[in-house]
Parts: sequence; C-alpha cells; structure tokens
Amino acid sequence: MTVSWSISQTKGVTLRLTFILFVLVFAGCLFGIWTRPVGLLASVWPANALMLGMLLRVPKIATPLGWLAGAMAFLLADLLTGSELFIALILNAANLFSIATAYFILSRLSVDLLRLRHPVAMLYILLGAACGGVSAGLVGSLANPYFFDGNMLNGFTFWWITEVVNYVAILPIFLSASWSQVSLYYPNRWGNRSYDWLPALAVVVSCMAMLLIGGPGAVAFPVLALLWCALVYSVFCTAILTLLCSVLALLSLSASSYHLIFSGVDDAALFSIRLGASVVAVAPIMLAIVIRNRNELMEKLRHLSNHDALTGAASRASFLIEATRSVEERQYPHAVMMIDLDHFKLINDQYGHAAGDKALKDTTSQIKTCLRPKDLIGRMGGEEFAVLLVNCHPADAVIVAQRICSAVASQPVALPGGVSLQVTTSIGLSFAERGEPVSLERLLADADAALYQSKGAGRNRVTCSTSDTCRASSQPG
Ligand SMILES: Nc1nc2c(ncn2[C@@H]2O[C@H](COP(=O)(O)OP(=O)(O)OP(=O)(O)O)[C@@H](O)[C@H]2O)c(=O)[nH]1
Repeated sequence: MTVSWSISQTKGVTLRLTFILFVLVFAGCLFGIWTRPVGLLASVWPANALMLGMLLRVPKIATPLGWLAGAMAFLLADLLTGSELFIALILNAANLFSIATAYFILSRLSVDLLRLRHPVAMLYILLGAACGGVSAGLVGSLANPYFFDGNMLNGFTFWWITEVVNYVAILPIFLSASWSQVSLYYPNRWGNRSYDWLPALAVVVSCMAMLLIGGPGAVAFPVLALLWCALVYSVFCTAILTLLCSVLALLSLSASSYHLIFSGVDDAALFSIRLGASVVAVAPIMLAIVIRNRNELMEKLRHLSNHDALTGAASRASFLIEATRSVEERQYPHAVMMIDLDHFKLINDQYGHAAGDKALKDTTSQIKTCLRPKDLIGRMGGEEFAVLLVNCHPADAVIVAQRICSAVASQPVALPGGVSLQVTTSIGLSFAERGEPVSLERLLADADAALYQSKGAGRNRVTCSTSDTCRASSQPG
C-alpha cells in the first residue's frame, strides 16, 4: 500500500516536471519567435537550451514522454504563431536533433562536472554546444536554400552559431542552480560587503556603453564587469548576468543597434561577432567556478584550523580567542565551565583508544545539546573541555552544568559488540558579574580549581568557585 502510494507520488512528480518542461520550451519558443527579425531566423532561441537544461538537471524526465512533450511545445508554438505545418516540422526536427546530440554528449559527464563544480565543465559545455550546433547546422544547410533562398554554407554557419551562443549562455544557469547557489553571494564569503553592488552597476554601465558606442568590439564591453561579478557573486548569479549581457548583445545585433559605427555587416562578420559573444560568455562563469572552489577550500581550511577534528568543538587556541573577545566585550553576566571526563584513562585501558575516542565524541554531542548556539565550547586538551556561557546568570549556569552532568551520565556510549559504556563528567564553574572586570585567564583558573574540588569530592558533580552560588557541590539529577 505504502509502496504503491510512493510510486504513484513519484509518477505525479515526474508528470509535473514534464509539464514544466513543456511550458518552458513553449515560452522559450515564443520568446525566440517574437524577438526574431521579420523574414529571418531567430538569433536568440532559448527553447533548445531550456529543454536540454531540464533534461540534464532532471534525468528522470528524459523519457519518450519528456521528449514528446518538448516536441509538442516546439510544434504548438510555431503553429499558433502562423507557421506552416511542413516548415514547422522540418525546423523543429532540427531543434530536437540538436538537443539530442548535445544531450548524448553532456549526459555522460560526471555529476561534479554537470553541477559546474570544476572550471573545465565549461569546456565540456562548449563541446556539447558545438556538437549540438553541428546537428542543427546540417539541417540548416539543407533548409536554407529550400526555405530561405540562401546557400548551404550560410545555413550551416547561422544555425551552428545560434545554437552555440544559446546553449553556452543558458545552460550554466540550469546546471549551477541550487538552493545554496541561488543566494547572491558565496556562502560564508569573507570581507566587507558594503560595495558588493558595484560589479552589478559596472555590468549595467558596460551594457549601456555596448548599446551606445556599438561596433564589432561591443560584445566584449561587459567582459571586465562580468569578471568582477565572478569575483564577488555566486556562479548562478554570474551566469544570470552573463546571460542578460549575451541576450542584450544578440538582440541589439539582430536589431542593428550597432548602426552608429557598424552598419552593413556581412554574414562572416555576424558569425564572428556571435562566436565572440559565446566565447566571452564562458570566461566569467569559469572564473566564478574557480573563485567558488577557492572560497570553499578556504572555508574548509579555516574550519579545520579552528576546530578539533575528533569532537568538532573549537580548538584550544580558537576558543581562547573567541572567549577573550566575548569577555572583553563585557557581555555580563557570564560563566565559565571546565568539564572533565571521569576516569577516562580506564576507558582507554579497558576498551581501547577507539572506544575512548567514541566516548569523547558522544560526550561532546551531549554537552552541546545542553548549550545555546551563542555559547562557546572548546577542547582544551585530552578529555578536558571549556565552555563560556554568555549572558547567563550564575543560578542558570549551575542548572546548565547539572543538566550536562545528568545528560552525559544518562546516555551510555554504545560500543561495537553491544557494549554500552557509562561515562560521567566532573564540572567546575566560575562567574563574572557586572562590576569588577575579570579576565578570561582568571575565570578559567577559578573554574579549573572548582573542577578539581568536584574530582576530590567523588566526581560526577558540579562545583562553583564561589561556594554560596552552588552551595558546595551538587549531585546531578
Ligand atoms: N582515546 C583518547 N584518549 C585520549 C585523548 N587525549 C587524551 N587521552 C587520554 O586521556 C587520558 C587522561 O587520563 P588522566 O589525565 O589520568 O585522567 P582520568 O583517567 O580521566 O582521571 P580523572 O580525570 O582523575 O578522573 C590519558 O590516558 C590520555 O592518553 C584522545 O584524543 N583520545
């Protein structure tokens, strides 16, 4: 019952995605048809790239039904906008032939390449686009003399370059889209963000220059601004800005907006400008991928250097830096806890080092469940941890410490072979309240002294540095 329900639910999702493919391709065709110059083929034709992008991102819709939905969208758009059935069939066969060729090549790439996790992915996209373009170009070379009174070579080059430009500009958006990439920036990007709107402004200014100055070099005007975007924004955002620049360049080219300096262009010049536009579109996205990878690596290294690899708690050095900052910011009242696992040497001796490691990991997790996100925990060495509870009154800190003692003691560590290990902790607490400033060193030393009182009093307990706060030591639970 549950299995058949989940199968029918999966079928429903696939059908919905197939419908989205249909709508996207249909909308892409209408955009291409409405922006194409009268009596000519469209130079901005996003439908093929939209269909290819959907099939690559959602392989489960690359079924006969998915292909049929795409084919119907192509045909319907042409027929509804007044094309003859025979011409529509031939031209859309070329579209599908091109998509199938590019899909055959690109669907063989690894997931890492298909998600643009490596800069070389853009070269594969260029290869897939070029091969898809060849398929369209072959049909174009036959169709051009027949339908448009042109010659075969022009038919081939026009169809080829149109496919390449559109695939290269649109596919990266589909392939890089993910919840983390949809954000404007790289996650955890460092540095001041106050001026991060400047690269986007530079794109707008360079696009205006492209339209106003014109000329064959105009397609390259936004390159510098796009490279700047690649340094600052995510791959997805860079791909969107690159697409907008490419579409603007192609539309203004086909509407002869370059007329100020550049008029009477011949076919060879048009081909050269379009090829230039597609190569130009690759560079910012490649750079954005390189920068994204570098930032992720830097983030990993920063995390590794600031955290203890075994338990995930802050390293001693990083805890001291962060805790000193908090204490100096006087976020009173605050409390410091020193936590030590009891008889930990015995665990290592009886069950081995791996069991000791597991006990350390599980105990850290238990401690973290009792803390708030703003509290700091650091591994000070061996089986000893320090915690800074910011904005926490002494009475509340005692409750948190007792909760940690109870949580650790009540959750045995599961070892291989069904062995469960009872672990307990001893805790020492010190406090800083408004009034006399107390240094972190002093708080740590006081908490350490209190911890050794807990050990001396029989372990598995909390002791405060000021005896009236804790009423000497207290048993958990
Ligand atoms: N498995 C494991 N053991 C560690 C690690 N770091 C330190 N130890 C061991 O922790 C043990 C600490 O033992 P002691 O300092 O004698 O403390 P204890 O046995 O917990 O005794 P009390 O603190 O008095 O309750 C030593 O045997 C260290 O080798 C680690 O990362 N993994």
